[in-house]
Amino acid sequence: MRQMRTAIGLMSGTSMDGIDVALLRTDGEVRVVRGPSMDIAYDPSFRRRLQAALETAKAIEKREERPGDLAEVERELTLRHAAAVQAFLHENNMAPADIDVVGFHGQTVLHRPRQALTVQLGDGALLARETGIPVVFDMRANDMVHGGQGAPLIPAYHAALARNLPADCALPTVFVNIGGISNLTYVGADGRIVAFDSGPGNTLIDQWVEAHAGVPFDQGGMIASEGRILPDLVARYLSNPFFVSDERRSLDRNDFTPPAGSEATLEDGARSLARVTAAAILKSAGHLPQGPKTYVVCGGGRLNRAIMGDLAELAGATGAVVMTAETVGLNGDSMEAEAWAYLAVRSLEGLPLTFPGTTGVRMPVTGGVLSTPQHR
Ligand SMILES: Nc1ncnc2c1ncn2[C@@H]1O[C@H](COP(=O)(O)OP(=O)(O)OP(=O)(O)O)[C@@H](O)[C@H]1O
Ligand SMILES: CC(=O)N[C@H]1[C@@H]2OC[C@@H](O2)[C@@H](O)[C@@H]1O[C@H](C)C(=O)O
Repeated sequence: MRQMRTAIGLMSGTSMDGIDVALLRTDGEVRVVRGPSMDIAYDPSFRRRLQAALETAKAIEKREERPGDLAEVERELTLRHAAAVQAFLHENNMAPADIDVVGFHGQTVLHRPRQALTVQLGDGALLARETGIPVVFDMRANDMVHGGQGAPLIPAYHAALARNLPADCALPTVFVNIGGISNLTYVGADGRIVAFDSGPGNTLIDQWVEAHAGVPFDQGGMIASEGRILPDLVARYLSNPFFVSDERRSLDRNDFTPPAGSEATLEDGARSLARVTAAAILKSAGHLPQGPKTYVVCGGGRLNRAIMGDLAELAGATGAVVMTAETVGLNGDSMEAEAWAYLAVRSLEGLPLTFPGTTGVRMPVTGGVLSTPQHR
């Protein structure tokens, strides 16, 4: 039997709203004991620096390049993660020596799977030095070396969680993560795992309300609740070639862009984009081996009532039930950070992080780079 390890996972997702921290005890296989978690929001000025970094990163041709101020942003981002680990340890009365490994995602600033190019800002060696804890980072790259799209990586963790779902959670179950981009993991009655990014999540909504109301997101879907669905606008997004492409697996944040300001009122835009998010999940689910019976929703989008209402309506029409992660005893905010803790332990064990059915990789492969601080 493999040893149980204590791991911290750190996720700074495509929404760029902050750092999620979560603790996990796991053997990297089926044994998973979830611990506390914490969110640390970025201040608006750092969020703007990250938004600008996405533009600067467009010039990158080789993944180690750091044009413009990207090296500086990477250092600041890493130091913010170190501070997040320290705050988390303090809050939970723990010391660095209590933690076996940190799984560090970093910040994706560029993702071009067709060019086998994915760039996450995040200096694992610096994080290891600052925290005094071994760090596993850069978990997407090896997948791409072996023909995968480098995303999504969370399915290996969903597969472990699926072993302990409550009995009323009928299979096939699909885990849906509605973050900046949405992705889904199908768990069949036969244990089969299939996963891919499913479409825009909150990014379009965030960009729309930020541009037209000066707020970072549509809290609770309040703005959308005042609007109506514009069918032509929704249809235009759903006609994106992504939804029918054979290579459809992973998305870059910039693959979908928000509508022009003249196309909708604030409320109608927010309402229509919420519909796009829900309908994109259902449209992508059409590529799964079988129709899902249950959707388990995690990520910030589950807090938008317009998205969740549409998802319940559209999935309900196929006979499926939609539940939040909390309904099945999980935490929809910390699941990605938990996944990075889980993947770090798998990386230490040399276990695969990705599979042909998740990223399109040629065979199951492990990944990640380990940086160990002195004195450990
Ligand atoms: N109370 C809320 N009401 C509505 N939407 C919310 C709420 N809280 C968060 N969100 C949305 O969720 C987003 C953050 O979601 P999450 O943290 O799951 O994404 P992420 O991890 O950054 O992205 P990804 O999973 O793509 O990497 C916010 O940008 C916002 O749009
Ligand atoms: C390249 C990259 O960072 N992709 C993210 C992004 O955010 C959601 C979706 O797109 C998913 O593919 C992935 O993150 C999740 C956590 C994953 O790899 O499973």
